[in-house]
Order: sequence, then C-alpha cells, then structure tokens
Amino acid sequence: MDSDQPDTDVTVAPAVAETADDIAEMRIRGAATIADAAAEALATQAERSEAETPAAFREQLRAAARTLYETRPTAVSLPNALRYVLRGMEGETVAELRRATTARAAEFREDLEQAQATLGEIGANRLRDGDVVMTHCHSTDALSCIKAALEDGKHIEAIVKETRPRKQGHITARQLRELGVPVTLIVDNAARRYLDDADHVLVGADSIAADGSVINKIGTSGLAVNARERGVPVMVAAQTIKLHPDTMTGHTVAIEMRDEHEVLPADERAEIVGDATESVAGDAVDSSTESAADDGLTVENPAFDVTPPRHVDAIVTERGQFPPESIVTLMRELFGETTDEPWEQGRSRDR
Ligand SMILES: O=C(COP(=O)(O)O)[C@H](O)[C@H](O)COP(=O)(O)O
Repeated sequence: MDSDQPDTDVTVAPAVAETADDIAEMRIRGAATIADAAAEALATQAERSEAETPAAFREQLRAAARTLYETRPTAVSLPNALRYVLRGMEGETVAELRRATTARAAEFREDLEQAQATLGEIGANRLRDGDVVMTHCHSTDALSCIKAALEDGKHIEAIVKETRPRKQGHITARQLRELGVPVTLIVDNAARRYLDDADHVLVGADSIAADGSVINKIGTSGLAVNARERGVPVMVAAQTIKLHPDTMTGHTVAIEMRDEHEVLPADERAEIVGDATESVAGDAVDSSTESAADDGLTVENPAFDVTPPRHVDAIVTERGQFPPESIVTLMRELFGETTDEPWEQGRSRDR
C-alpha cells in the first residue's frame, strides 16, 4: 500500500457513507453544520468499528475521514474538524482508541456550539437597536449574531438575498421569522438598490485565507463591492474553524464547481439550444449520442467566490473581532505553520 494514502479498501461504516452523501448532495450544508456532522460521523465510525487491532482501527478512522473529506472542497471547517478529531485518536488498545476518539468528537462538537454562541455575543455588539442587516446565503454564525442582538433587547430587521441557484436565503428568511425578525426577501439582483436601506452586510464564511480574503457563497464578493461603494460596513461572522491553515504556506482555496442542473434544468437547456441537434449545415445529428457539451452552450456554476480583505470591515470570531488583514496572527496562534491531510494525523505511529 502507498504509505501516504489510507487503504481505500478499508470498510467505512454505512452511516459515514450516508453522511458523506448528505454533505455532497447538500442535505447537510453550511460550513459549521458540515463540520459538526463530520465529527459526529467519525464518532459513529469509532463506536461501530469491529477492528481487532489498534492499527486496523486507526486505518478505518482515516478511511472514514477521507470519505468525508472528498465530499465538498471549499469549507475548510471540514478538514479542520477531521484533523481535530483524529488528533485525539490516542490509546494502546481498540477500546482506548474508541473511547478517546468518541470523547474527542464530542468535545469538538461542544466547542463548536460554544464558539458560535460566543461569536454571536461579540457580533451583536456591532449591531445597534433598530439596525437593518442584509444577509446572503444561510449562515448559522451570522444568525448567531442576530440572535444575540435580539436577546440583548435590540430590534433588528433583515433584508435577505434569495441566493441563487439554491435559494439558501429562504432558510435564512424562515429562521429569522421564527426569531420574530421582520424580513424583506429580495432577488440577488436587487441587492445594490436595497443597500441604501441597510446598516450592515452580515455574511458567514466557508474559509478565510491568511491574507484576510473571505471565501463564501457565490455573490458575496459582488455584494461586498457594492456595500463598500454605498458605505455599508461588511461584517463576516466566522468561527476560527473557518480559518484555512494551508493558505499560510501559499495554497489557494479550491472553489467548488457544482452541477449545471442547479442553474439550468435539462428542459430549460433544451429551450435555449432549441434544435441544436441539427447542425448549421443542416446535417442531422443523433440527439441520443449528442453530449450537452456539444450543443455550444456552457453553463458554469461556481458555488463560492473570494472577497478581498479590502472589502471586508470586520471578521467576528469567538476569539474577538479582527480586521481581515490581522487574521493571520490568530491563524498562526491556532494552527502553527504545518498541516497534514486529515488522515495523516498520527500515521507515524503505524509505520
Ligand atoms: O456559503 C455558505 C453555505 O454554502 P452552502 O449552502 O453551499 O453549503 C455559508 O455562508 C457558510 O458556509 C457559512 O455558514 P455557517 O455560518 O453556518 O458555517
């Protein structure tokens, strides 16, 4: 076996495969929720493992981590969660390893919840009574700030961007209404017009790079540019689990490209390309063998974009609020300079 890669033949618990599928298909979505589900899945793998040796147990956990890691590439909370749990995989026997791993996953999940609550209290300090926030996508970290402001007795209203193509804005609108927040739902294209009515842009993050760039749902960067032009401050609510350690050594953050059908269902594609199966020269082409790429229409569906630090006013974490340019200091403190692939954690023990 290649010593750098886990043995892909190792059986992963069906529950882990299900979680991986739920993440890939976005039934589980949003960076914090994905991290929580990944930690829970590793705990499940540990509980259900029938490994007879410590080495076999570790190999199973690493294979589970890899299955989860390969679902979506942009939210760094996923590999950060996997690394954190696998680092706690300590013990001389299978029973010890199981106990340590499940305890570590539980600790991670509690810390995650606590971090979000703390971040919310810090973010709420930026919101004044009567403020209107404009949101994009659905971020549990961003909502935590609004929730804490409401708990402080402030009246907050929201302008919620629909967020095409998946319309996560509907989830935000529903949850804000459950909190009693008056909501104005707008299409993405109306954002600039409604910025005149907003006191803050408040978004979450999937990853934050060492230079303070914010990687979040596609459309965030355009919103931030428009907000800057309109003089509306942009606040990013992001637990430190969103800090991307690899960017300290020059790596860039992978932007997920999703299926074109999220943007353009097959019947709508057919309406656009019409009878493109007949070539200009009039030669009939067999549509059953024609691939979508051959009809001259390309659909791009990037799920995220990068907002440069100059368009962001504050990154609010559970460790305090930071100007984006200084986030690297916190990153170094929390992650050090070196990172391995999640399944590399503790591998040296097995060599
Ligand atoms: O971009 C998204 C979700 O994208 P998708 O719907 O494609 O997963 C959210 O803004 C961040 O993940 C932060 O969310 P949270 O604050 O909940 O971690």
